[in-house]
Formats: sequence, C-alpha cells, structure tokens
Amino acid sequence: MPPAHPASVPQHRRPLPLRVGTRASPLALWQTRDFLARVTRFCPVLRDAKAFEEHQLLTSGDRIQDRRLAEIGGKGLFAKEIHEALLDRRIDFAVHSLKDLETEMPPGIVLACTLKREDARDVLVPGPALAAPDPADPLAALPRGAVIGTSSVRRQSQLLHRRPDLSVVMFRGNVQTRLRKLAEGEAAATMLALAGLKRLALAPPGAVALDPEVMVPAAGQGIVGVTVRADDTELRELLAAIEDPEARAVSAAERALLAALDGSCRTPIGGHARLLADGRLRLTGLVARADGGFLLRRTLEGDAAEAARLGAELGASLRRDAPADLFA
Ligand SMILES: NCc1[nH]cc(CCC(=O)O)c1CC(=O)O
Repeated sequence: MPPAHPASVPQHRRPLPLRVGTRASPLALWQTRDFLARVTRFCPVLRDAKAFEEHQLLTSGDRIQDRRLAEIGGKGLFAKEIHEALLDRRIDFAVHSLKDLETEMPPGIVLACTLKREDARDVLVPGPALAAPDPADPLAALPRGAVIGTSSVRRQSQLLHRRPDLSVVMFRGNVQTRLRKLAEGEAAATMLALAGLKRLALAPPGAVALDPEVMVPAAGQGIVGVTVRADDTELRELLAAIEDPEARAVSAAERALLAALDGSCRTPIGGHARLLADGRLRLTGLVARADGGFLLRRTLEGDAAEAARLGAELGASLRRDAPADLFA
C-alpha cells in the first residue's frame, strides 16, 4: 500500500490541543513523543507547539509491582485506566506498546494505527559478574545453575526448556528498574525487549539479541499502537494515514494467534511474524508450560492479505496439540 499523500490528511477543525494519553515510564514517554513527532511531520497543521497535550496516566500494571502480570490479570492492566480516560473523553487518543494491549478492544475503542516495528527480538543481558555471552548461542554460555531475573512466563518457559538447570527470580518494574536490579546482583542475567533498550538508547555491556526461533518474542513486541474512540472519525482518518502497513499485517497475524490461544493469561505464549520478499507472511507461534517441561513451536506461511486468518489457524493448531490444562 503506498503511503497516503499528506494532502489526504483531514483538516482539523476540532479544538486543540488534542489530548494524548500515555503511561509515565521513560519508555512510554519516548514512544508517545516519537509518535507525536510522526504526526506533525505528516500533518503540518498540527505542528503548533500547543497542538498536543500529554496526559500521563497511572495504570494498575504500574501500581502493582510485587506480583507477576500473569497473576494479577495480564495485559489489560497496562491499558485499563487509559481506555477509561478515552471513553470518559478526558483524552482523545492513547499510545501503547502493542504487546501490553489486550487482543480485543473494549466496546467503543479501536486500535487505529500501528507504527513501524522496532527490532522485535529479546536480548539476554548479563550482569556485572558474567562474561559476555557467545552471540552464536547466548543461552548455552550461562553458567550451570545461574539465577536469571524475569517475570515473563514466556521468557522463563523458553529459557528453562533449553536450560533446565537454571533458576528464575521475579524481576518487575520498568526497563531501568530491571537493569538496576541486575547491576545490584539480584540475578546473574536478565532478558529484555531489544526495542525498549534501543528506544531508550541503552546498550548494557554484553547484551546479545536472541534468535526469534530460540526465544519467540511476544505478539506485538517492538510495535507501538494508538487507540481512539470508535466514533472519532476525524482522528481515525488521520491515524490511518500514518499507519505502517507492514506493522499492521504482522501484528494482525500475531494478535490473532494470541487471541486463538488465549485461554489463560498464565500460559506462556509467543508469536512472531515477518513479511517475506514475495509478499507472503511467515508466522511462528509458541505455547509452553511455565517450567519449560512442555514446549510447542510451529511455523506457518501464507498470504499477507490474510494475516489474521493465518494467525487464527496457527493458534488453533497449537491449541489442539498442547495439553488442555494450559488453557484451563
Ligand atoms: N512489558 C513491558 C514492556 N512493554 C513493551 C516493552 C518493550 C518495547 C516493545 O516491546 O515495544 C517492554 C519492556 C520489556 O519487555 O523489556
């Protein structure tokens, strides 16, 4: 799809500023400001310094720091209060990390725009006591019995499947908090999304990216998504014009996979799609047990125009062949 010509962007007659909702973490703020910069490049009438007003919102996911997301209700927790602000008309649109956004939007809210994907891979970050891992096989290099900090059941299951000798301690908080815990020796290494590190211009020494076939990323990882009220035609048109069609296709596949598998938010699930040179789409899905004792990974290729159908099909196939208790 060719990028829409700027002339097709609607003139904005509505009162300014447009109010943008965001979480307050450094990563969320970076993503929000990057998004606003894209909008103003595309729509010069919004270049005015007073065109946007940033509303930082505290979500349940930010408040609850002592438990796994999987235990307290999963993804929706980073978006609930933001959805409420949209529906209450306290904000006009909101910027999210797509991987923290539930697959089904609440009534009245739509995912209007997905931005160009940053690197979707996870990285292994060694703490100060560890030698830099071998980039060819980073997980093999971890010392026997080492303690790895993560609170993601998806990362934990894939790590323990490969290395049952390792143990895992909970690491929550934003990217900076987790790096501080690592520096303080709470774990020998941790795993983070490369996208977050790149956006924050952080390059922890020894960090190595993990092959997405070895550590299947989360659905939507590295993609920023923007939500608006379904009835806000004007903003929906503007946002549709700056959408990245490739990000829309891969996220449609990954999110349909997630939706098809989503029996319980405690289930480790991975989903990663990429567009091939011939316009086809290749999707890898993973479902596992948190302790790594069971792990099923499958790949499917199909027409990128039918990304969501492909995701649903792969999700159904994984679900059929995984133990039923994973979806209880
Ligand atoms: N769950 C927190 C979160 N949500 C999005 C990112 C990274 C950026 C992205 O995936 O777009 C992170 C940090 C991490 O997982 O290390």
